[in-house]
Amino acid sequence: MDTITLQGLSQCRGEVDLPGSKSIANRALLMAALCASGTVTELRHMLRSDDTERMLEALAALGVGVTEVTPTTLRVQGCGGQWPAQPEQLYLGNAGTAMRPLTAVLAATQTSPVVLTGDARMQERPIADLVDALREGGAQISYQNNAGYPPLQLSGAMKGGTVHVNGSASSQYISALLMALPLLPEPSTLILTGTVVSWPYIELTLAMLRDFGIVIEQVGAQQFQIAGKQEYRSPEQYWIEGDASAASYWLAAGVLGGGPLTIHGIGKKSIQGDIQFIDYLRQMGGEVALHDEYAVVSGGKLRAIDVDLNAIPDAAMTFATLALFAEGTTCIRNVANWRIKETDRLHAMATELAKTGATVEEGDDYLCVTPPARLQPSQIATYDDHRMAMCFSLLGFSEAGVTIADPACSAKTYPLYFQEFQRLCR
Ligand SMILES: O=C(O)C1=C[C@@H](OP(=O)(O)O)[C@@H](O)[C@H](O)C1
Ligand SMILES: C=C(OP(=O)(O)O)C(=O)O
Repeated sequence: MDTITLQGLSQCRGEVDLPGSKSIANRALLMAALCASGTVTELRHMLRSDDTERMLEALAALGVGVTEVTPTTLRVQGCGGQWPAQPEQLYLGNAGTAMRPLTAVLAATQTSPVVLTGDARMQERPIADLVDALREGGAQISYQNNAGYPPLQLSGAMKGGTVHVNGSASSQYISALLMALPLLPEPSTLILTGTVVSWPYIELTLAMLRDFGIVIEQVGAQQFQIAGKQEYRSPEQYWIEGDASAASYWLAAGVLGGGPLTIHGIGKKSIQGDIQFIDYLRQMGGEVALHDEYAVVSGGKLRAIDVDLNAIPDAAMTFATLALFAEGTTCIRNVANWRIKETDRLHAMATELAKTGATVEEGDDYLCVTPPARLQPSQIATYDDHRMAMCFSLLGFSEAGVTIADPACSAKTYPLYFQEFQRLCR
């Protein structure tokens, strides 16, 4: 397995173009495919990474026509939920944004049996809350191995009605249902139970559904009213914003390396919740100017923060390694669902941060990090988790330095990350 060693960096400046947002890209691909037959949607600034390739492969297996104009401009032919091909199995790797939405959308549209599966880690990531909701709406779903986890077989379409979904483990179950229920023959009422996590991703789904002509009525905080037989309407062209979670690494590196670093692709009107990373970074002492279509980071002296980051679980990880450069104890709270992502991120973070000499407290749903007087050289394991690899690149700004295992795992969402890091940070 390859490693990368980074040490003694003191500057990070220049210009970086963010890749397209993973969350927007995979939603846009699926929504474009659901548009009426005969429509073509041109998706621009498409992310090309492991997660989007898994979605593209699934759509290809379902017979959806996708033409590559350039690697980042794709034309997707709509099929209105009448899939031209009937695959027996779809392999979705470890892409939550492919597995959860496709489970719901295929449960709403597919009539012949299909198995949805993923890699070893995906088979450990729970999906029962979504399956229970789909079954309540009439879907026929069976678990192929372990109850509550992929692989699962879908063998009969849903109808509609009242559907309850527990949103306390993942917002992706709710987003998936919001994308699927409008396709049903009957209207539905979606009722959210539990304390819903990662709420901005639900807002992102609602914003994109509006862009694709779907009408959803929110009734109070935890209920949606959804008419059936809706048609996704092609916006013809759709621009995918830069990835705000990926921006967090550049924002952090720009603070540690003094900037100025201009980050293109995110801006004041971003529809991604992770844009809030900037507010917390400023609270920590980072100097960031956010413009309409880019951000400029120009350094700062860091102090610890103690914050609830439930709304931004992905960018939140970046604060765990940034904490090593801040004065005081940084606590990241209300992130229990870190444990069911690419790896158990609370445990993985705590284990790897401790290698630097930091004092780390791993709670059930929080992490507190106090930097040591002097950071120690560390060999960091990454657990096939793109964010573990990218977060620990920040340790390159220490004298002690870091060796990161398997940096190529960043390809889940950002294949060029380490190449760009070495171009910009010295
Ligand atoms: O809907 C989405 O695009 C996502 C929602 C979040 O997951 P959870 O809702 O499981 O926290 C996030 O961590 C993931 O990377 C992408
Ligand atoms: C949690 C993540 O991915 P997924 O979409 O697979 O849940 C992530 O990208 O940090």
